[in-house]
Amino acid sequence: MKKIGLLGGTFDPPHMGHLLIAEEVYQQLGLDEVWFIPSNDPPHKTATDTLVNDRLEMTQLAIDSNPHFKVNTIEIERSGISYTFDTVKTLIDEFEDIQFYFIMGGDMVEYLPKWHRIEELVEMITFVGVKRKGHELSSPFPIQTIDIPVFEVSSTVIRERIGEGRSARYLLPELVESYIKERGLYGSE
Ligand SMILES: Nc1ncnc2c1ncn2[C@@H]1O[C@H](COP(=O)(O)OP(=O)(O)OP(=O)(O)O)[C@@H](O)[C@H]1O
Ligand SMILES: O=C(O)c1ccc[n+]([C@@H]2O[C@H](COP(=O)([O-])O)[C@@H](O)[C@H]2O)c1
Repeated sequence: MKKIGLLGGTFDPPHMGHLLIAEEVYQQLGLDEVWFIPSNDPPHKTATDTLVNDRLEMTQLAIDSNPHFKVNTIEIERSGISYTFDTVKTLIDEFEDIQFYFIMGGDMVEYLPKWHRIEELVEMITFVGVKRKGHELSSPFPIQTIDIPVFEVSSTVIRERIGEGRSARYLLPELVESYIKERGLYGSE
């Protein structure tokens, strides 16, 4: 059976933290691939100003140089609110020969009790939690935890820095940084 990691995210923008956790979990669990799934409308956040196509394009650029990373557009194609339950249900129905692992940072681990249909979802997929500064990895739900070198970067910090005209170099892939400048995202010139 193939083993595939899923990294769902808003990716507004994608950054080195996302790539680092995907690579670490890929290595440590011996996964075949990691699929990055940009959400259409994230369930727990107010709508982002960034166009979904820009988030998708940036995610594609971010994973460009890594042959075992893929982008999956299932949530964008489904449109509406991107509940993970719906995504996982569709994927496991479609790919019966794949074992899926849903990767997430500590902030999402803490939020798990509020996820849509979480009681059913935990029976359907293995959750893999990784440390994020300021968040606990303990959960009332069964999750597997993986030790990673903690790198506390966030999309919020990157949006703020770019908006203030400060450098975000080395916090995100160069191709994504160039795309942000070309498109004038987050108040960049
Ligand atoms: N630096 C990081 N370390 C560990 N996990 C991370 C890190 N950044 C993001 N993640 C995880 O990646 C997934 C997608 O995150 P998301 O796209 O919301 O990025 P974010 O940096 O948390 O964004 P924002 O600051 O806009 O909330 C989530 O499970 C999140 O916990
Ligand atoms: O399904 C839910 O109720 C749910 C609630 C919160 C987060 N998620 C998913 O968790 C992933 C990370 O979320 P985010 O907003 O930090 O990018 C992303 O795939 C979200 O759709 C899912």
